[in-house]
Amino acid sequence: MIARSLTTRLFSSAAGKKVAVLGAAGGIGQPMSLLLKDSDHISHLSLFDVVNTPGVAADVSHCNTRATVTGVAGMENIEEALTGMDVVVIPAGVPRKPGMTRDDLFNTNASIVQSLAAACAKHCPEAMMLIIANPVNSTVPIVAETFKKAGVYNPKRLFGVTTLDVVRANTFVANSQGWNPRTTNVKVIGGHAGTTILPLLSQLKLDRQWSDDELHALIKRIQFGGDEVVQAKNGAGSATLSMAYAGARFTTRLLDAMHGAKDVIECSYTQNNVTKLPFFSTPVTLGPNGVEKVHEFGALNAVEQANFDSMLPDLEKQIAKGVDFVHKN
Ligand SMILES: NC(=O)c1ccc[n+]([C@@H]2O[C@H](COP(=O)([O-])OP(=O)(O)OC[C@H]3O[C@@H](n4cnc5c(N)ncnc54)[C@H](O)[C@@H]3O)[C@@H](O)[C@H]2O)c1
Ligand SMILES: O=C(O)C[C@H](O)C(=O)O
Repeated sequence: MIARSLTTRLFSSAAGKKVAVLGAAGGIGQPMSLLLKDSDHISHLSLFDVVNTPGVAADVSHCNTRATVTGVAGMENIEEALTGMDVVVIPAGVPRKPGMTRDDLFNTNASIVQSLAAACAKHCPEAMMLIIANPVNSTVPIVAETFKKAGVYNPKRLFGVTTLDVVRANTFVANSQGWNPRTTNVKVIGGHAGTTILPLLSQLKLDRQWSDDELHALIKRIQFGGDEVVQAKNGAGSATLSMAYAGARFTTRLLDAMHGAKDVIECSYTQNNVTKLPFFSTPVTLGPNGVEKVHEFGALNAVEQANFDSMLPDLEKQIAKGVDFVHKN
């Protein structure tokens, strides 16, 4: 009894955050919303989609955790879903089918992300914006330009969620080395598409050296892990469950930092100066106001340097494509 009343008091004294998920009825949105409902840092979980959110919200709301859950459907009602939000996570958009690149999603997802970003710029301009919708290399610049157009852009509050690349790298490396995947931490830099995904395996202290063949296979598997899932799902979409895990991990790490946790460092695709490109994924320290510090990614070996050099022009084009889209629309 004493324990319970103490818990109740501690609980109500810490101000929770309001988190919106846009695309909450989708393959990623549903399981990620479930995982976020388990966070004690969230007082209000606002689920938004163009369809089906009342049902998802009713279902998730029965979990006996802190967050109040609301479900809003339809762009005409988005103000209700966004007003007062501290964090907005966006997995809205179409996923790949076998044979497609992430860039093939641009024509559909660019306008979805632009319209959602415009609504956020209007109704919750100070919110942390976490972008999952593909192609991330271009959708993050779309959000930046849309916020700039509205005069409310703060680069410290915009994140491309590349955590799934880190999650995959941790799993594949740990399995190969016989390590605990939970405590393995591989740095993955660059962007989130094919060869723009650059795992820095040379920075790991290995228990067992990889042969050149093993190393190349491992790098390739991390870069093309998304294709592995797309092919296995055989037309039924792309990664949803591992992405929900990765999206919830990044969101809860950010919420920890917003609640005062120190030294919270995650790789994320943010605006920074670590390369000549405006956006690049590199480790960042998270804090109450978003990006607190951008870290240099450290030394590359010869193979990584060659991969880095050859992917920069692709990433540059994908960033420019997002920027141009907003300038023309
Ligand atoms: N960043 C990453 O690592 C990563 C990983 C996996 C998937 N993705 C991307 O995430 C996106 C979603 O994937 P999914 O598997 O959940 O797709 P999905 O089709 O299952 O779900 C997408 C949801 O978005 C909703 N939606 C569409 N337009 C909307 C709008 N204007 N406002 C709100 N919601 C809207 C749909 O109704 C649907 O419920 C895809 O673009 C996919 O490529 C990114
Ligand atoms: O591969 C995809 O299209 C989805 C996602 O970006 C992933 O990495 O799994």
